Amino acid sequence: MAPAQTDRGGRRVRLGVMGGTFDPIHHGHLVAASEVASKFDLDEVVFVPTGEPWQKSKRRVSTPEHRYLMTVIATASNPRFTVSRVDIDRPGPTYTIDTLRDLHELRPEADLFFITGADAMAQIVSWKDVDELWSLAHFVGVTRPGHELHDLGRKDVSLLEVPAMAISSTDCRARVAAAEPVWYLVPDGVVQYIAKYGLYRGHGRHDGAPDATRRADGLGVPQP
Ligand SMILES: Nc1ncnc2c1ncn2[C@@H]1O[C@H](COP(=O)(O)OP(=O)(O)OP(=O)(O)O)[C@@H](O)[C@H]1O
Ligand SMILES: O=C(O)c1ccc[n+]([C@@H]2O[C@H](COP(=O)([O-])O)[C@@H](O)[C@H]2O)c1
Repeated sequence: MAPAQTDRGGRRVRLGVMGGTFDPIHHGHLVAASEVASKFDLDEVVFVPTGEPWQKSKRRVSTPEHRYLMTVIATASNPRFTVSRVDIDRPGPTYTIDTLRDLHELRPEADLFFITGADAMAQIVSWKDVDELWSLAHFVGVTRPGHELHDLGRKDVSLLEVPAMAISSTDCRARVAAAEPVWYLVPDGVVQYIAKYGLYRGHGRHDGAPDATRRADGLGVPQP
């Protein structure tokens, strides 16, 4: 993550937090973050790739480094978007309670706005230490095609309608596995990164088996 910014005009920095597995990051994530940044007058949005997404433990998930690098590539052109390693550098399952505590420590000058899509919002009651979460950030639930955005009836949660992007990482992975294009669903650099490292090619054919996305020896670059 970028070094702490000074606040403008003496007010506290307004820092959006976009957490996700980002396997791969797609334009649905980027539009949601951009829209919340605009509507909530955020100074910055930090994207936080998960380390071990415990609620996705039954799925194959690409290495944290691949997901981190794709997130860096996807956000590089926006001066207000940054990426944090707090979740991927913390051992063990990823919990938002830890994410928010770490970010408070790193960015004491900032008020946090945690951005979450309608599907994740619907699951939030199952998250670790949910009762404590509300004191650490303001939560912004955004609309997502195919999911109903529920009003939790809390004053520390806002709901926002964002431009509908019917894109999911699941669909992107399936398209790559079927040799279908993901151009314009994910940023160009991410299309090229996926091709360069051969990500998702085996998905759907031998789900659960080890492949290049799961190598323990670093980036999982296919060996010659
Ligand atoms: N198209 C979208 N529109 C709005 N929010 C989205 C969209 N896609 C994902 N999000 C939100 O972004 C966050 C991170 O999502 P995640 O990385 O799990 O992507 P995903 O597309 O849901 O992945 P998968 O299909 O693998 O479950 C979640 O809060 C999710 O609700
Ligand atoms: O804290 C938890 O228990 C928890 C459980 C599931 C998901 N989350 C967070 O929700 C965000 C979106 O997660 P995901 O799995 O939909 O990519 C990401 O920041 C996760 O760390 C958090």
